[in-house]
Amino acid sequence: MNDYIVVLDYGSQYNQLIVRRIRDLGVYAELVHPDDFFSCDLPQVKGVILSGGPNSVYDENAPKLETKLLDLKIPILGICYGMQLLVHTLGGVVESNDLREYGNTELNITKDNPLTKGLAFSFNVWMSHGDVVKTLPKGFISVASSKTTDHAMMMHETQPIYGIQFHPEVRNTVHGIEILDHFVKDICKMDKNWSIPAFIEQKTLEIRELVKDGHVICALSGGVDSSVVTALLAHILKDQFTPIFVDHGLLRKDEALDVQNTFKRDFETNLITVDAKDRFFAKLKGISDPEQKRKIIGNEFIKVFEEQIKNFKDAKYLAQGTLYTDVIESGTKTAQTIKSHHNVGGLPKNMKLILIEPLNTLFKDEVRDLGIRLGLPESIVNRQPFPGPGLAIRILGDITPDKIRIVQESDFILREEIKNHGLDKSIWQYFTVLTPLKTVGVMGDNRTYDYVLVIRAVTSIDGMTADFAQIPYETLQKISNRMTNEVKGINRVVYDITSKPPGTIEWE
Ligand SMILES: Nc1ncnc2c1ncn2[C@@H]1O[C@H](COP(=O)(O)OP(=O)(O)OP(=O)(O)O)[C@@H](O)[C@H]1O
Ligand SMILES: O=c1[nH]c(=O)c2[nH+]cn([C@@H]3O[C@H](COP(=O)(O)O)[C@@H](O)[C@H]3O)c2[nH]1
Ligand SMILES: NC(=O)CC[C@H](N)C(=O)O
Ligand SMILES: [Mg+2]
Repeated sequence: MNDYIVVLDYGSQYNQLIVRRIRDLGVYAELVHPDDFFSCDLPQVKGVILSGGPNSVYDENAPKLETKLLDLKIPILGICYGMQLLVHTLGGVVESNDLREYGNTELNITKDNPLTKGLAFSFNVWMSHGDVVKTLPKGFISVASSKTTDHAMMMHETQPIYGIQFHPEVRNTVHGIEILDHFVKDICKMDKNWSIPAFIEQKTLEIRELVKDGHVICALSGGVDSSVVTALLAHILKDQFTPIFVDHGLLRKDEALDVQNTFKRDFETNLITVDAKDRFFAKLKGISDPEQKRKIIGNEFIKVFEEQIKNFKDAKYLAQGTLYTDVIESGTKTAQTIKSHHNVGGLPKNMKLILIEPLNTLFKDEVRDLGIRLGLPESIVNRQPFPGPGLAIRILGDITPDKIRIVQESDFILREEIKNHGLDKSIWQYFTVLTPLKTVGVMGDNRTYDYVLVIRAVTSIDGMTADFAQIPYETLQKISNRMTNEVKGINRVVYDITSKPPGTIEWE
């Protein structure tokens, strides 16, 4: 492993962003739970960032900082809670403030320091705190102030330890990126060598060493992530791997055929397609709880792969296109489970297969970049994401063949119209959701009593946050008109205008 920055995760909602910004600076960074710090590859850790977090340092159960970490003499940057934690641990005083400071504030630099070197003496920063540092620990000096605190930035007089009360990772902090850049480049003295080509080189070594003469099966859905894994394995393992596509019957219209055509005909892989429609349907029959659906699907996928792998000599590895976001949203020690992604939180406990997940530290846009460099066409790399559990999580409540038909047909119309109106490049993901609600309507002078269908369309970069797409009314009108006319079983179409957060992109 190359040198990297560890971001200790104290639970702030901006943690992903810290990692993201540092990687964008050309330096590899990873989010690590504070309890796991000493399992890191320590000689390679060139800097530690203590993140923000919801706790107050003086609360009884507030997460702590191990002083052993300070003995390592690795440069440290505490952000918000991270700064308060440094102060509290080293003998200073943190107190709750009557005034919560949330939003833009002017920062005034009171003393030259390496973090703001060459920057303005006063600029706007983003604050989000209720506690403030009252007294600095011995050996520290204050280098910036704001309207609510004299200690908006601090540094140690002789050691590379820094604390900042504001959030440099948030775009509203005017010189945030430069401050992080100064930390990694000038204070941690790191080379900017994290890049997609370096990633390919590193994964090639790791996977070669792991697999040796063995054989790998690769779960290929035809989506962006697993197509990129397939291209990566083709690059590294040549014919020592076999892609397997599972048709679980919950795919979009014509999807199974498209995937087979692309990967068998255009890319000439030895793709195997498993028809598993009946067994998935039988397992999901009568199930309406979203988490239960996800777990059943995760389990059934693995069963299919365990059966398939028996057909290969020396095969024990299953490669999947798991992303960093799948891992985070499925719940980590600090992050709450939002939903169990079928390929992470939905996996069975006693799995025999050994997973290879080369993309599990990457974000979607990084994966897209990787795909292009591996020679995949834009048409695959820029596809909209499609969740592994497929239409199962777009049919609220229990799943029936008729409901699958409604979602497939309406999704097909939506895709066709979004493309016809030239919106397919600007909208990140778009699909339909079938609700279990029925409403009264009138069609050709007759009363109808049919389902309500939802259109969901969002813009996003990495799926972590999203806004509803501002589709023109005329386009929505055309789509709604076609759906109510062409899809039997629905008589009302609504448009979801919720962003993420507070909603998620999918409805289950
Ligand atoms: N129908 C399927 N057959 C085989 N493997 C699948 C199938 N659906 C999902 N998977 C596996 O689960 C992983 C996670 O699914 P996910 O939808 O997040 O990724 P993807 O389909 O590769 O990309 P995208 O997010 O663009 O849809 C996939 O990368 C793939 O390894
Ligand atoms: O492979 C997957 N397995 C899953 O279990 C799963 N759940 C959600 N998604 C996709 O992830 C992105 C973020 O989704 P949410 O905002 O709905 O959580 C969106 O792009 C979703 O389509 C999944 N993908
Ligand atoms: N964003 C943060 O890290 C907040 C830290 C602490 N809970 C405070 O309110 O001051
Ligand atoms: Mg997918």
